[in-house]
Amino acid sequence: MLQETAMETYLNWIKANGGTFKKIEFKHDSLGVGCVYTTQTVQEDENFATVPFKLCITENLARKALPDLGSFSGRIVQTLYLLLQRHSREDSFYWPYINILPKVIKTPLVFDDHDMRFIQNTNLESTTRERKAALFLDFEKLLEHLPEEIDKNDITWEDFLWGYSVFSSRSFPYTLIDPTFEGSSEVLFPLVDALNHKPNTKITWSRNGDPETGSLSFVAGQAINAGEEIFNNYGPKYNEFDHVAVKPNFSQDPNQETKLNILKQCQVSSDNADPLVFYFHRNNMPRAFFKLMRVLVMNSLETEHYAMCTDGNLLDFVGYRNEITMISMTLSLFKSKLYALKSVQLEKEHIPYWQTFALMYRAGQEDILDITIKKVEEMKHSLIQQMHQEEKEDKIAPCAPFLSIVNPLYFQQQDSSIELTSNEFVTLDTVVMTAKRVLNNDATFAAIISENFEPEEEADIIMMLCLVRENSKPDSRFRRFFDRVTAAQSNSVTSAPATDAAAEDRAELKEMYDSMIPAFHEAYPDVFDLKVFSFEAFVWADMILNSYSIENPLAIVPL
Ligand SMILES: C[S@@+](CC[C@H](N)C(=O)[O-])C[C@H]1O[C@@H](n2cnc3c(N)ncnc32)[C@H](O)[C@@H]1O
Repeated sequence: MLQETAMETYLNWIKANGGTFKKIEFKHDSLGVGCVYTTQTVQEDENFATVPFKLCITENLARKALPDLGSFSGRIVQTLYLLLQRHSREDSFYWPYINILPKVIKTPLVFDDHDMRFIQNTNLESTTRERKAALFLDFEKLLEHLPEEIDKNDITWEDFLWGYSVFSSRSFPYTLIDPTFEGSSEVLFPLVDALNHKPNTKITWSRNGDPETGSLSFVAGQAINAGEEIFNNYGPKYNEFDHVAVKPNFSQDPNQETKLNILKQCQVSSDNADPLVFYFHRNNMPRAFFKLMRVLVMNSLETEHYAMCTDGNLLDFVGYRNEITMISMTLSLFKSKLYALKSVQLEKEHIPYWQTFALMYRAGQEDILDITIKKVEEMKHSLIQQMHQEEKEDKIAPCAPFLSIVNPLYFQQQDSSIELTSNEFVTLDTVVMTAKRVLNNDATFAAIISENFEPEEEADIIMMLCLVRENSKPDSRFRRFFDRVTAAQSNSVTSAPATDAAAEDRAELKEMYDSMIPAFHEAYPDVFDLKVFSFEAFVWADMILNSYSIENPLAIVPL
């Protein structure tokens, strides 16, 4: 008699235990992925397989067999249970099933260095490394808690990763067996786990009986022609890689504590396990992410005003300066991710299937990043257009600083009242005050500046001088801006006590002033009138630079 193949033994085992299946066969596709095909047409509503629950490897079963492992997660206990059953070979009830499981499961956890290049610079790379390191600690701890009859050498790290990957790649939620079960628990479900996933597949999983003696049936939701692959639908969760994960970094921010506090008070959270990790999908940019970024890019004036804020709606828009900076920062975050992804050179042909899948994953990530970058660029475009329109209409918030928390009604109205109809191309330069823009209209001053300063290295000081000069012109186009911030400053100067740091800054400014202005006054007495270029004017320009500027290009946002 011919010896039974492992597959035959497995199918007989299912039948012997009350399982039924018809019109299906098990194959491997060209990539080596196990698949199930129909041998005859399966009709809509036809039950083509029933599998009894008693074939399942549940957490409960594993915990009962390994009662000393209470401190380990279900997945870890089940992994060890699976490995012990495998170790028992034919003596284990589950051996026919275990024997047909893929011998190698190419999850990223078992990728070698070359494979890892295929996920280099992706979220999957970092989560894989982190998960693997954490798993190794679990593994070492587990070795200390093995049942007495098991030798440590019987369970290798490679075995452990295999067992763990069996669960991560093919387990189902325990609620398939008991829908009343609360909490999360997994189950290995022979045969049920043979079907591959295809989104939108119409298939019904129908449960019969109780969790001990019942079974699960597959009912086709649509006719499947003979010879076609039969798919399952694992549900939307299976698309867990269909997003780019982003975690903005606050750790370098000197104001980190205040900012994290604002986020907490305003209840800004991604609603994920880590509240600072956000998922971007093709068609979804999380609103909370932008709120968080607005806090992240706040300057000290903005944090000061928002320090006590508890209304998350006020983070939908902080102010124009903040919004420009937020958008630039978001763009560079996503662009650098995209650049990092694209910079890895990988071969595309004659590669094993798991590398092909990794390339598909990369392509999906690039696609999501491309789409997101485009959307953020659109946000930038309409923001600039809105600023342009406001400037044209000479509109400016009633109260400096021009933050929505100080002018809530004004900024609320802006959103709905402005209609962006203009198709003209408006650049950022036209809606902010750059030194270049000031100097283009002031040849005398421009000549002095270019004679004495390096535009790149001394951009800050040039900007301060331009501010003072521009403020001396009664008909400056920034008149309303200057007047409102000056009024706000004189109010706050009288009320706010100077801190040590503020006193130090002032001393530094004074030193800079003394080293420069008297000499300029001497050289260009008509331009550097000391009544205009007073030390107080210098302090004022410094305040504007600190509170209303953006970087790259350095500019003042006068709205
Ligand atoms: C429940 S098992 C499905 C059966 C499995 N292909 C086998 O060989 O035994 C789930 C695993 O199969 C693979 N898989 C599922 N759906 C797939 C698909 N549409 N294309 C390629 N692989 C798929 C993935 O590796 C997934 O983790």
